[in-house]
Amino acid sequence: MRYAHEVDKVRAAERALMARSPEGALMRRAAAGLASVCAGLLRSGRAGVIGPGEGVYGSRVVLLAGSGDNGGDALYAGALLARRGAHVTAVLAGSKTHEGGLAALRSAGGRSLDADDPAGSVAAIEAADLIIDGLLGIGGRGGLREPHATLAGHASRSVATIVACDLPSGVDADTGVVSGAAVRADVTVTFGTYKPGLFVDPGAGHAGVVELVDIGLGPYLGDPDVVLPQAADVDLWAPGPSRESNKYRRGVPGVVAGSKTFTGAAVMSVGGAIRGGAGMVRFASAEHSVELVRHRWPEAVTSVVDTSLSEVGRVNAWVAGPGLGTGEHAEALLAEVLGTDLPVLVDADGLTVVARRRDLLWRDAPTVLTPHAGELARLLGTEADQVEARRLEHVRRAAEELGATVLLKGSTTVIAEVGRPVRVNPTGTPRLATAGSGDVLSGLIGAFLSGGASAIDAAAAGAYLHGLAGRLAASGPASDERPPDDREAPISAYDVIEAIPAAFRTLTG
Ligand SMILES: NC(=O)C1=CN([C@@H]2O[C@H](COP(=O)(O)OP(=O)(O)OC[C@H]3O[C@@H](n4cnc5c(N)ncnc54)[C@H](O)[C@@H]3O)[C@@H](O)[C@H]2O)[C@@H](O)CC1
Ligand SMILES: Nc1ncnc2c1ncn2[C@@H]1O[C@H](COP(=O)(O)OP(=O)(O)O)[C@@H](O)[C@H]1O
Ligand SMILES: [K+]
Repeated sequence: MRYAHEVDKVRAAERALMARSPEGALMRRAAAGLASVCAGLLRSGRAGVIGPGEGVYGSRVVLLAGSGDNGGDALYAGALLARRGAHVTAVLAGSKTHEGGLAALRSAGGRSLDADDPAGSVAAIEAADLIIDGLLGIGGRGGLREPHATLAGHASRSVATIVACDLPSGVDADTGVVSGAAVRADVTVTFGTYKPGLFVDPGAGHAGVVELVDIGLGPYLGDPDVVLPQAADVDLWAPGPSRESNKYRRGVPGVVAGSKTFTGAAVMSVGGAIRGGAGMVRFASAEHSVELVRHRWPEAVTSVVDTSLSEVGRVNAWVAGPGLGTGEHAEALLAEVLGTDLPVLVDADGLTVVARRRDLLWRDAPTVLTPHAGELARLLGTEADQVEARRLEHVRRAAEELGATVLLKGSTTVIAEVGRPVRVNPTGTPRLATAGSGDVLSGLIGAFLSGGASAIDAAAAGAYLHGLAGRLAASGPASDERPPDDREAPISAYDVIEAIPAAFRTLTG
């Protein structure tokens, strides 16, 4: 698990640690970590036009230095690189400059120029091999002002490797919200703890590869606000069968999906549940959907139902909603499953129904809702673009107002439950944005719920494996470490189902 803390907690921890540390020690640790990552990039040849082996000596490094301590970190790191032979130029932005940092840079042989000298700044940025973005860190508020916004634009257009100090300037540390211009980094070197905005889009998309530098804040940080599960966590939440397992003990999810009109969603959801490791999947729907599911998944035990599920047989969790329709028939089936004391996942059409019948969610047993931004907007009475721009805020609000575990799908999948840190899914690829792939996710999570996982563990494990299966299907990198790249090919929802077993195998290496 990777832990992220909001700015207030970082500041409190910093105060506690500073009271016990020599003056300037934290900034020196941060700067040393930042310089070490930059030196590694220059050595490995990944930075700008420098070839492999050319290293720090003779490289051209530009520091974009704002007026606060983030600028101070960049200046001290620049001084360390200058001492190793880099040509370092600081572009000074903002009302003042960190004096100690600037003095250190100058005494190491670095030079500085004012951001008010646009020609000089542009020339330095264009010639750089590596740019350190020290404009703003956790003290940034709102969209970048000038000259920061213009400098961020120049940096983003340059061929240099961009390393963000603590977080990319223009990204809100607590939320990942970006209002206007922001630096797009190749690597972000963050200090003390991860910041939530580095995990969640649009901020995560600006951060590149994130490296954590330990500056000793750990004992003072308290509980995380946001966490990023890793393979080992998912392996615990989605355990395999034991010697004593039989098909009933492994879990029997009931899938209530599909209708006379919509049939594909049911096939995808049942497929997700089967490949997710359910001992047996029961499926209930209208006749045509049942025929299609039986044809594709003869493993499923099916029942043709109208408005009652009394003939379906025993299950230990329900998945309800994909392709179900939104009329009275669907409402009756949803009311029946939500009236049980079993865990229930509600997706797709089911979410449209509960948006008008919120009372159906007043229950004691666990409920998982899996909306995309449009569905969540409808549940909360807002607009989808608002949800997409501020994902953490909206998923937390939904969990609170609806009394459910809420998994918000999309460019970063986030999962909230009252009283717990939000879980952010590290896997996935935009290739998953294809009809039916969300239905696969519903079945996968249903399999874990029926196997006894808690609502939030089932949701987080499902999102992780679904995202990994998407990457594998698209032939992208099969890990949670590397972002998807342009070697990926288009995939269908069915390909995602097929790749689920391979995704499971990656959990144990
Ligand atoms: N908190 C910690 O534990 C540590 C913090 N350190 C560094 O200190 C940073 C925080 O420093 P500060 O608190 O000085 O804050 P920042 O350096 O992040 O920014 C504050 C300055 O930016 C200006 N500013 C804010 N929003 C702006 C906007 N939208 N456009 C233009 N200017 C804007 C403010 O007027 C202020 O002058 C961290 O991000 C990190 O880099 C490290 O040195 C080590 C330890
Ligand atoms: N930009 C994106 N990046 C990564 N994953 C995405 C993106 N857009 C959508 N997804 C994923 O694709 C799936 C689509 O689900 P959904 O919107 O419910 O589609 P459907 O209802 O057709 O199945 C979800 O798992 C979602 O998280
Ligand atoms: K920064």
